[in-house]
Amino acid sequence: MRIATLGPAGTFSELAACEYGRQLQHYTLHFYPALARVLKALPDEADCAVVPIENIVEGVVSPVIDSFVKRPLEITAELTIPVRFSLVANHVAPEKIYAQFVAQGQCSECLSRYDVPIMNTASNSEALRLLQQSREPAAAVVPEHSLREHSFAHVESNITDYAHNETRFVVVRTKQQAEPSARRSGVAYKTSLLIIDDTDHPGLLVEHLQVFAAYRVNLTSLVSRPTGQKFGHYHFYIECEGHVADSAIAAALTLIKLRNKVMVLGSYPDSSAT
Ligand SMILES: O=C(O)C(=O)C[C@]1(C(=O)O)C=C[C@@H](O)C=C1
Repeated sequence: MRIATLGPAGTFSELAACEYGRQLQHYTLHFYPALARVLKALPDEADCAVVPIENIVEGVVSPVIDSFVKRPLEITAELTIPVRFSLVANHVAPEKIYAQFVAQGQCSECLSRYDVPIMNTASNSEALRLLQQSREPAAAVVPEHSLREHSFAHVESNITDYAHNETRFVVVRTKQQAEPSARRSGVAYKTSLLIIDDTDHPGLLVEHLQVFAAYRVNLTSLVSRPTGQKFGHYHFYIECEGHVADSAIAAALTLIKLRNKVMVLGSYPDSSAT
């Protein structure tokens, strides 16, 4: 199995991809420099992709949700891993700090103390690589596990704002690559879907929410993403408890589809229930 994930090696995405890979008989990892590019590797360069979808503090990882809007993809599994960061530097007084865009928000207290420009990077490994190449006093926010392999002039350990910091990853395939998700008894499922808004009108969201409430479908996540077309126009990314084949979800979606386009991104075992 060829697994595409965010690289270079050393990212949390690599840890998540290896955790998923351990459940398979054989796998190889293929690294890409940006999250949107990881998903573009499907289907020709990879059989599945492992990408972060939500951090417990920072919320959803926008480039991933936006890729789902552009192209029908299938989420087949989810996994959650703990995320711990350190600040490492080549000098005690760095003049800039490299930090991945999602990592920056998870370490805001520490970063604000330094009061120097933050240079956003596509991955945590890229932040480390740029620090190693820097000739000026600089620092980088890096995964705690990087400290095992590298040494630095200055280290501040465990700089994450919240002790219980974790990120949820999803395993993604194209609709053609994914086998239909069979519902196994005794397994708690979650379903991810997108409501594509092309008929903005007063009460649009509340109408959809009332349908879910009427069928007693429990939503676990609801995020609006701008369509990029016009202010005030949004797509809705929703996660709910249950399998798309459950009668309540199927009935709710039939009603919602009368008003808006719905993209079902997949039903997969709920990792928080195991
Ligand atoms: O750069 C990495 O190490 C990643 O795997 C990406 C990523 C993310 O984008 O959410 C994964 C986990 C952390 O939340 C921070 C960064």
